[in-house]
Amino acid sequence: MLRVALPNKGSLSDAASNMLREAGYRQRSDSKELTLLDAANGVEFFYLRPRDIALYVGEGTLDIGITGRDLLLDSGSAAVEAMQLGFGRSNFRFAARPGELDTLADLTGKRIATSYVGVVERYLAEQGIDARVVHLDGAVETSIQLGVADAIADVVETGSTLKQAGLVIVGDVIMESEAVLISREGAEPKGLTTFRRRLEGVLVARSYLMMDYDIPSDRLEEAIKLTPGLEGPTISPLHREGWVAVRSMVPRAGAQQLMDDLYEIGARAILLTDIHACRL
Ligand SMILES: Nc1ncnc2c1ncn2[C@@H]1O[C@H](COP(=O)(O)OP(=O)(O)OP(=O)(O)O)[C@@H](O)[C@H]1O
Ligand SMILES: O=P(O)(O)OC[C@H]1O[C@H](OP(=O)(O)OP(=O)(O)O)[C@H](O)[C@@H]1O
Ligand SMILES: [Mg+2]
Repeated sequence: MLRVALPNKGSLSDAASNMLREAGYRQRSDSKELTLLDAANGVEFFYLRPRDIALYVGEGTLDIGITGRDLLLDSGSAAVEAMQLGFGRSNFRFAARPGELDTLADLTGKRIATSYVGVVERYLAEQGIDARVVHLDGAVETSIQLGVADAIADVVETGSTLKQAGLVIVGDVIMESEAVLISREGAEPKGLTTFRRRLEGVLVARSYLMMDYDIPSDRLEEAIKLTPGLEGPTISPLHREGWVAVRSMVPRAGAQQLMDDLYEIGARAILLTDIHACRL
C-alpha cells in the first residue's frame, strides 16, 4: 500500500484532491475525514496540515505527499521534490509600508514577521543581511500596523492582501513556489512509478488537446510543421483523392490560433477535443 500525505485544508487542499480524482483515485467526500483507503488502487491517503506533510515524508512515516515548495524548504525536512504539479503557484516576498524600506539592504537591523522562518533566515543568510525574524502563525500583514514588525515576508499570489494592508513589495522574489509531489531522497516505494505516471497524465490532459483535420496531401508537410504532436502526428488515408486526415496533440494555449493557421493553408473539418486521461 502506497501511503500518501495530502493537505487537509488551506490553499492547496481542493486542488490536490481534484488532481487525484482526475487521476482515477478515490478522494474523501467529507472534509472531516482524516484518512481514506483506496484499496483498488493500492493507495492510502492521509489528510494532514500542509505544513506538516514534509516532516512525515522526510521521516519516512509516509511514502510521498503533496505540499508547497515553500513549505518543503521551510520545514528543513529530508524530503525532496519529485514532481511539479502546476497549481498553487505563488511568490514569496518581503513587504513593508511604502517609503519606509526601499531595498533588501534596508532590512538590515529590522524586525521581519513571517510564518516561514526557515525560508526567510536562509535567504537573509545567503544575501548577507542581518535582521531579526519574528515568527507568527498567519495574518502577518497586520503585524506592522500593530508594531510587532517593520517588514513582513509572506506568500503573495494576486497581491490583493498586501494592497489591502497598505504594504508594498521590497526586494526581489525570495522564492517561487507551487504544489509539488515530495518523496524521500533515494526511496522508491512500491507504486510510486504508477502514481507519478497518473499525475503526469493529468498534467498532459490539462495542457493538451486532441486536434483532427483533413488536408490536401500537397500541404501535409506544411501542416505537420504546425502540429508536430508529441511523437509525430497520425496520418490516415481519406476517402477523397489527394487528401489525408491528420490527428495530433496540440498545446491548449494557442489552439484557436493554430486552427486559423491550418485553415489558411487549406485544412478543413478541423476539430478540437478534450483529452480526459492519458499515459504518455
Ligand atoms: N493565495 C495563497 N495563500 C496562501 N498560500 C498559498 C496561496 N497560493 C498558494 N499558496 C500555497 O499554499 C501553501 C500554504 O498552504 P496552507 O494551507 O498552509 O496556507 P493557508 O492557506 O495560509 O492555510 P492556513 O493559513 O489555514 O494554515 C504554500 O505552499 C503556499 O505557497
Ligand atoms: O496575494 P494574495 O492573493 O492576496 O494571497 C496571499 C495571501 O493569502 C494567504 O493568506 P491566508 O488567507 O491563507 O491567511 P494567513 O495569513 O492566515 O495564512 C497568504 O498568507 C497571504 O496573506
Ligand atoms: Mg495562510
